[in-house]
Amino acid sequence: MGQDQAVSIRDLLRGLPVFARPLPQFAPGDAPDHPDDLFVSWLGEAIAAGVVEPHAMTLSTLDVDGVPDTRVLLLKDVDDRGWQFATDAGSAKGRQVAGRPDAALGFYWREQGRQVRVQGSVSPLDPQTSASDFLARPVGSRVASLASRQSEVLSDPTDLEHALAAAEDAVRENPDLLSASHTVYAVTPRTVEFWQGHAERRHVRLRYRRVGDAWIKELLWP
Ligand SMILES: Cc1cc2nc3c(=O)[nH]c(=O)nc-3n(C[C@H](O)[C@H](O)[C@H](O)COP(=O)(O)O)c2cc1C
Repeated sequence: MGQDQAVSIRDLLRGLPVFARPLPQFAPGDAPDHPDDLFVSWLGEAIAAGVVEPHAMTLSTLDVDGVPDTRVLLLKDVDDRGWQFATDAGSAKGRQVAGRPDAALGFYWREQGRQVRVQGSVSPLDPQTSASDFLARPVGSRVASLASRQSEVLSDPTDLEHALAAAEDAVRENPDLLSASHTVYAVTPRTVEFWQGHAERRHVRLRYRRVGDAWIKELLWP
């Protein structure tokens, strides 16, 4: 790429507006004692504001050499067991969390200029939870999961077609067929940060930090 092209991309990026829209207020003094409660209330506000896919989040993990990796997943549930997502245990992320059970989650709700960040430890939930999550998925998703060798090299696209056709037949024969590797994981948070963007960069940051069984709330400099 030439120098002129690089400069023009820089100018293009610098010219893009940021937070140039009405943004919600966030009064951290009114925040509940538990971060899950604030998350549920922000999620409800995001849905009401028409945020597209507000349950999409980044999941960042580390491989055994400490090399970071990240990708987008769907949040499946939040309860006493943690913030949950579902994936294939044999995938890159599944292998990473098996080797090093630390992770970070990140949400960005651009329509509201809001960000939520979670740090914690990851563990698989019990097989019954994974089984019922799997069976609750639409048939097409179940077929795709059963056929997939997620994150492996696909050297010939016809291999995928054949695997999908075989999985389709198998599900037709046994609609309750389970994937042995479909797994629901829970992130048990150590910190959860709520970030409200502001046009003049007076962003508001509230971090919850777990100390024993309690949550400490602290404001952070923007
Ligand atoms: C909006 C969105 C939602 C996604 N949801 C999931 C999901 O819930 N589970 C999943 O395994 N992959 C999901 N993916 C695909 C992942 O980003 C990723 O490509 C895949 O899980 C393989 O990741 P890995 O190779 O790091 O294991 C989603 C992608 C997008 C863009």
